[in-house]
Amino acid sequence: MAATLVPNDLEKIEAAKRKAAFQAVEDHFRSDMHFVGIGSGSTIVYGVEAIKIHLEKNPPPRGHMNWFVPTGWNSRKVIEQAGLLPIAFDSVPRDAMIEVCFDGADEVDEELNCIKGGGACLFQEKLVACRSKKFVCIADYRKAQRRLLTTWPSIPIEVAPIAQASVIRELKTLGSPLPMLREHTLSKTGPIQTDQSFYIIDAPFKTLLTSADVAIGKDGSGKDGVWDVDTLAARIKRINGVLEVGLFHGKNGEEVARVGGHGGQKPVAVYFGTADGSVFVRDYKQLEGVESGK
Ligand SMILES: O=C[C@H](O)[C@H](O)[C@H](O)COP(=O)(O)O
Repeated sequence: MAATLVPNDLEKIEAAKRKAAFQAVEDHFRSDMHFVGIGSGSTIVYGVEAIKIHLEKNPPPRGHMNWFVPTGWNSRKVIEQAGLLPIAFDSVPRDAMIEVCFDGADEVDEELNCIKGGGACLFQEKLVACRSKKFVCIADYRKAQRRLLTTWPSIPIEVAPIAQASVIRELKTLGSPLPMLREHTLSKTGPIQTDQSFYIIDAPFKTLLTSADVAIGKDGSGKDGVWDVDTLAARIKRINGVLEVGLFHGKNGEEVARVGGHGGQKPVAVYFGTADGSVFVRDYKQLEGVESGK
């Protein structure tokens, strides 16, 4: 059972998120950027605050516009309330890339695979991440784990309402013991609806293997319900009625660019704020052993 958080813990967590957000923005945002993606959730609010302060201190070149691409209703509100300019994803010029997107996560493993969708946003977040040169993730220390599904219990999956029962059925055959349709708990009854008016199924699985685990011979093919992140994400995505799966995996935007492509699902770096006020960074270049130039 999750430990009960007392007010002091909550303050530390909020302070940790804010500190991580300010460092992530300091390292990855520039006032001369044209298009910047803004994710959803409680952490990204601090990212937007940090961007606003950065722009006040470092105004963009005369006549330059900074456009912020939301990943849903809530994200758009946060952008507008900060006095920044939102631009809908489908209004970004066809040939333009989003220079960077900032977003949170529910859990991150040591290869920077992420679980997202705890707040019912994942489809638009993945669209924006995959249209961005780089995705920079902001989180707090509770989210840093070695493997996914360590403390976060399940994978959020966005599904067409009509298909929810058949998706649940198929998830069980993949080894998910109790996939559940996410429902409102307080004022409203019935399933939670996403920005696409779809439903969310939360599917628990055994702790997921990384590609490093597979490289040393561990079997992530789903035998006995044991999956590696890439195989499970691809398998769930193939289920009829699934719009998107809340596993952000594969390559990041910079890795994709190196082979001539555009955008990737995984963050290039994750900034974790800690309870003692420091920030630690998991950067893919460190994972690869590539010199980060910092
Ligand atoms: O559905 C919501 C998004 O994927 C969020 O980025 C994720 O749940 C993290 O949210 P928070 O910053 O509130 O922990």
